[in-house]
Parts: sequence; structure tokens; C-alpha cells
Amino acid sequence: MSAPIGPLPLTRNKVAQTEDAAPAVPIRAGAAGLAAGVIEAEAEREAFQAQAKREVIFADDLLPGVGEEPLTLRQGLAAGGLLTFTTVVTLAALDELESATLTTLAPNIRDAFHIGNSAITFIVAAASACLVLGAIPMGWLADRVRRSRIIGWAGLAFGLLVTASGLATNILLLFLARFGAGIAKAGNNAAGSPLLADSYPIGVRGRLYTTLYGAARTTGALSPIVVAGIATLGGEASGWRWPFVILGLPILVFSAFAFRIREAPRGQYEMKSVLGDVLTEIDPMPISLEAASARLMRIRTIRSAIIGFSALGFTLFTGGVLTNLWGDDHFHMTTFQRGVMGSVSGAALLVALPFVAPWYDRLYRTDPARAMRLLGLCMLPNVVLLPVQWFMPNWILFMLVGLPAGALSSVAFAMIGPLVASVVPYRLRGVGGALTSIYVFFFGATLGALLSVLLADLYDPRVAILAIGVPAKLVGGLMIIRGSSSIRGDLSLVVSDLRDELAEHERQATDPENVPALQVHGVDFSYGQVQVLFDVGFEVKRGETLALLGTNGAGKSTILKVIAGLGTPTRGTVRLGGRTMTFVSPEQRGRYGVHLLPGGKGVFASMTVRENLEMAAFRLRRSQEERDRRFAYVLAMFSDLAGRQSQRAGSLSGGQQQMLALAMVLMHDPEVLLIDELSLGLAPVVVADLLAVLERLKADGLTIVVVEQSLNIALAVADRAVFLEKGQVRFTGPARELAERDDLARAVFLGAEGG
Ligand SMILES: Nc1ncnc2c1ncn2[C@@H]1O[C@H](COP(=O)(O)OP(=O)(O)OP(=O)(O)O)[C@@H](O)[C@H]1O
Repeated sequence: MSAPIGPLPLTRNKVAQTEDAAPAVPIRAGAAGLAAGVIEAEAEREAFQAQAKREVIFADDLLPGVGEEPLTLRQGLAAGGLLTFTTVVTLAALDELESATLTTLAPNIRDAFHIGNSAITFIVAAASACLVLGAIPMGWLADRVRRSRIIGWAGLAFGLLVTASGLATNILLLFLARFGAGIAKAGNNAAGSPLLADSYPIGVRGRLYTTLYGAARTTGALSPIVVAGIATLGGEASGWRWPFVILGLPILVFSAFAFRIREAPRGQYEMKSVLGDVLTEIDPMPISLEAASARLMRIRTIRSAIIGFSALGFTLFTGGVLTNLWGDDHFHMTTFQRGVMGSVSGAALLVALPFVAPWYDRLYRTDPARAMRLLGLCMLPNVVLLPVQWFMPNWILFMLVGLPAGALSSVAFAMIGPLVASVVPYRLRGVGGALTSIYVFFFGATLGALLSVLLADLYDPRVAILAIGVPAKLVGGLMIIRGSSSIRGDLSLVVSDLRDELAEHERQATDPENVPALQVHGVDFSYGQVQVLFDVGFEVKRGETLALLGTNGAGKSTILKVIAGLGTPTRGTVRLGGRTMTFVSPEQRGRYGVHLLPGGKGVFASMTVRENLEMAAFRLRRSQEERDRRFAYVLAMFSDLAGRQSQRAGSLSGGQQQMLALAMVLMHDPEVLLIDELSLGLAPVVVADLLAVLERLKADGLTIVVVEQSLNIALAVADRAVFLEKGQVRFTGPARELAERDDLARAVFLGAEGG
């Protein structure tokens, strides 16, 4: 179902544009009065923040994937074609089929290369770490380039390196091959998962991801037998080489299929569901890992899922080992019996998945919060089942009680993928998945493993499981259940982002000539837990100068930082020339022509004027011609500086230093120039010189956003003005009109009128 676009049932509370939105702090006598005033002002700020922060929640049937017609798995697969699904799942299964090579063959490899136990243990550990570490670069790539190519190339590399591991002539080569294989293996996980989300309808995601997970888990469980079987057939001396060589080959073959996968448009099912149409972005700007992570960690559902699943991950690495150790020590189980126990547990997961996955999909269609709660609820029975299991008198009962416990945990893990995919902005799915696995595996599983080892060593495996596993399942389950209350809000964010994109798309289609140079739409920004920008939005036309005015602490500098990429908004979009720039790094923005002149001292005091300019020209070091051109331009504009090139910057006057700082920014040839506090603390005559420079820049076609404390200066320089108060836009319009708004103008004058 696709939702019609029309008036939206918003519940965001807009603050009325009245004078009393900016209450003055009462002036009292003495320190006590001042303290009371500050406390009162702080309380007011918090109340204001709580009010302004209220969420936008869309009606359920406007959320992506909610209220849609039920789909069978077959129908879902038909929508995206079988090739994508079969290739991703087969590669995941083949990847896991070789997963036990190193561990199973460790003694043979140790003997073949005459190394010690510690060396082979180190190689096994390093190879596992590479898999997790590889997730981040692969996830980052998956958000930038065609995912089918990542799967293809990473698969080929993985297949080759697996095969090469079997041909290694010394331990260093084997180590390098496993190191590379670990990183390459992350490619299919990191790119396959977002590709599935974009290739198949939202209504079958639970089933798709669980099939992927189930296939990988099954072949992973079979891996030791397959590896040991091939090695045995291969003979005593070089038998260990054969599993690598043989298992690498099918990976190579299936990786070749990946190149034939059609690259699904990013976010297409969210767009179809919310907008009824698919928008494609031509030449998207590259996403920065830092900005993507910052945004993702601000999504409450993701935060809860990450904490919840990391807690669950505490027994991920060690649960199996401790179970087997207990079976051996306590029940004196034979190797065969332990093998049976392991296989039966694996089979229990395969029995549980076909029930829970469609259930998740069904719940998600009607109520995403309940779908998320289901995952948390899957964990809670473990809180009771684990103690019962670990006090069973014999191994059969130990195994039987362990079946539902293990299956339910695994089912919850299998569902991380669809849950994360639903709330992550579609541009960030690769990094979103990678970040989740880093947390779950590194912080959860590794920390849990260390604690388990410690407790198992000090006491016994049962104490380790009960002391770590039980609280971990309780905390994990409850965190996920608690997090379910935020999923509607986070899905609503997905909807508002998509609607904003559609509006922009339509606008660009109807009026391509008038795409603004800079757009800031619906930006929320927080420093830690303190939100300082609320739904801030404005546009700047090409060649226009916009003044940002406002009271102290209103958020003017912060919005400039958001535009320059020095802060990632929790919500909202920044566009440059109509292209989304929200998640682009500050360096990249610089390359696209966005430059910030920050407030305060912006020069290197101990260096000369020339050296400062040379520093600024560093980026142009490869083009002497361009460098000379910029020097000539800047020195012509700042003739006073031209005559002081050998003078130390620290010995210049405040005004000259401000000129030099501006000159340094201009060395970068900006298209959009952001200036924070242009005139602060400068003498009127210097300010007049600066204004003349700005006039020239305007004449040269630069788009300028300038933060100004002084209304007079803003009026002198700007075409339009935006007035911010307590993080909200209170006025947008011609600068002259702002001067006529007594209520707002007074706030500036009462703040710091300098000009
Ligand atoms: N790095 C930071 N960490 C925490 N809070 C910050 C940080 N920088 C600014 N703030 C807070 O964010 C709010 C907005 O600050 P910002 O500097 O953007 O305001 P401004 O309008 O530029 O104010 P001013 O004109 O006084 O510089 C203020 O309450 C400020 O105290």
C-alpha cells in the first residue's frame, strides 16, 4: 500500500511566535538573586526544550511497510527476482561452510609449520577479529558504491584467499591469506544485507533475513564435519590444505554471479510505501563514516537494539564452549553425545525460525512496536530456562531444556537485520549494519567472553553462564522491549525525510533553474543530551547573502557547524545545490565549495602573513597555476595584507587578523562562505573595510551566510535575514523587515549591539 501525500497528522508542538516566548530573567540583587535567576532561567530552558522536543508521530498506516497487504515469501521473492536472494544466501552459506577450517585444522597447521600453540591461536583470533573489523570499511563502501560489485569483488577475493590459504608455503603467507580473507568475508555480510532490504518488499524482511541467518548457521554447524572429512580424505601430510582449496572454489563461482545482480534503488520499498514512487538520486555525495555513525547513534531504536543485542551477545562466543565443557565435566558426555547435542540445538533453531519470522513480519505490518517487543520477549524465557537447564540432573534433560532457550536467543539474533534496516535512513544501511555487528561482537561478545573465561576459571561453567547469561538476557530483553516505544517515532523520521525528499525532487523538476545554493530543512541538533536546534530551516539562493541573527546561545554558530559538517543533525537535511549533503565529511564539503570562517582567532600567530596564506593554499599544492591565481586574487582584495606578508600574524591588529583569517578561507575558492561573528569586537572603521570585502565577494557571485550580532551590520550586508531564538527560527525574510519587527530587533540590541 502506498500512502497518499497530503496534510499530515503532526503532533510536533510549534512554539507560538509571540513575544513571551523569550521571557527575561528577572534582575535581583546580590549573588543569591543571580543564582536564583540562573536556576529559573535553566528551568525555563528545560521546560522549553521539553515542549519543543515533542516528536513528530505519523499515523501508523503512513509508516513504511505498516498496513500493507500480507505477502508470501514466494511473492516477496518474485518482486525482486531470485538471483539476488539466492546469490547472497548461497554465498553466506558457503562462507560459513569454511568457517571451521582454521579451528578444526589448527593442530595439523601447527604441526605442518612447526609453530607453537600460541602462534596458531593468535592466527585464529586475528582472523576472527578481521571479520568484525572488516565490517566497517565494507559497510561504508556499501553506502557509496554498487553493492553487487562489493559482493562480487569481496567474494572473489575471499574465495581466492581461502584457496590461497591451502597453498601457503609458510606461516606468514597463511596468516596474510587469513587476514585478507577475514576482511573480504565481511563484504557479503555488509553489502548483502542492505541489498536484500532494497531488493525485496518490507513485508518479507523478517523471513528473508532469517533464511539468510538460518542458512549461514546451518552450514556453519556443518563446517567442522565437512572440513574434517575433506582433510581426512586428503591424507595425513597435506590433508589440511584440501578443505581450503576445495571450499574456496564454489565461493569463486558464486561470487561471479553477484556481478549479474541488478542493483536495487536505495530505499525503494520505503519510498514506494511512503511516497508511492521511487526517487533516484543522481550522483549522490559520498557519505562520511563519522557523520553516519553520529546520526545512527542518535536513533533511539538503534541505540536500544545495539545495547540490547550487545547484552545478548555476552554469551555468543562462549555459550557453546561452556555448554560442552559442562557436558564433559559434569555429565561425562562422550564426544559423540556432545556432537548430537550441538546438532539438535542447531536443528531447533531451524524449527523455530519458520514460526517466528512470519510472526515478526505479520506483527510489523500491523504494529512495528509489537514486532520489536516480540524480539525482546524471545529473550526473557531464558532468564528462567537457563537456571533450570543448568541444574538438570542428566545430559538428556540438560539438552532438552536448552533447546527452546538456544532457539529463542538465536531467533532474536536473526531478527537484528530487519529491525535495524527498518529505522536506519536508507542511505546509511551499510554503516548501520556494520556498526551493530561491531557493538554486538566486539563490545558484547568479546567482553562477555572475557568475563566468562574469568568466572569459568575461578568457579565453573555453570557459574559463568548463570552469572553472565541470565542478567544479560534479562537486560537485553528488557532493553529491546523498552526500545520498542521509540520505533514509531523513528519510523516517522524515515517518513518525514522521504517526504522532504519528494518535495525537493518535485520542486527541482518544476523549477530546475532556481535550486537554492544551500538548503537547511527541519534540522534538530543536540550537544550530548541537550538539544539546541529545533526544526531549523532556511534556504539561501545562489549569490545571496543571508544574515543569521539571534539572541546569545540561540544556536547560530551551531547551525553554521551543521552546514560545514562539523556537527551531524539528529534530524533534518542539508543540501548544497539541491544535492543532499547531510552525511558528507567537512573535508568533502570543502571540496564541494563550502567553507567556514569560525568565530574567534583564526590565524597562526607565530607564523607570518605569507606563511598563513601558504598553509591555507596547501590543498592547491598540485596546481601551481591555480595557487598563483588565488594568491593574486586574495592579495588584491586585501591590499593592506599584501604589504605585510613578512609580518608575524600575532603582531597584526584584531581587524587585520580577521582580514587574514578571511583571506585564508578565500584561498579555498569557496562557493558558499559561512562566516561566524564577522564584526565581533572590531572597530567601526575595520568593520567598514570588512563590509567592502563582502560586497566584492557578493559581486563575484559568492553565496554567503553570516552570523552577526549587530543588526545594523546585518542590514548593511544581507539581502535576507533569519532570526533564531532558543534554537528555533522566529523570522525569515528580507533584512529590512526584521528591523521593523520590534520584538525581535530588541532582542538583538539587548544582546550585543556592536555596530
Ligand atoms: N560544544 C558545546 N557543547 C555543549 N553545548 C554547547 C557547545 N557549543 C555550544 N553549546 C550550547 O549550545 C547553545 C547554542 O550555542 P551557539 O554557540 O550555537 O549559539 P550562538 O547563537 O552562536 O550564541 P553566541 O552568539 O553567544 O555565540 C548554547 O546554549 C551553548 O551553550
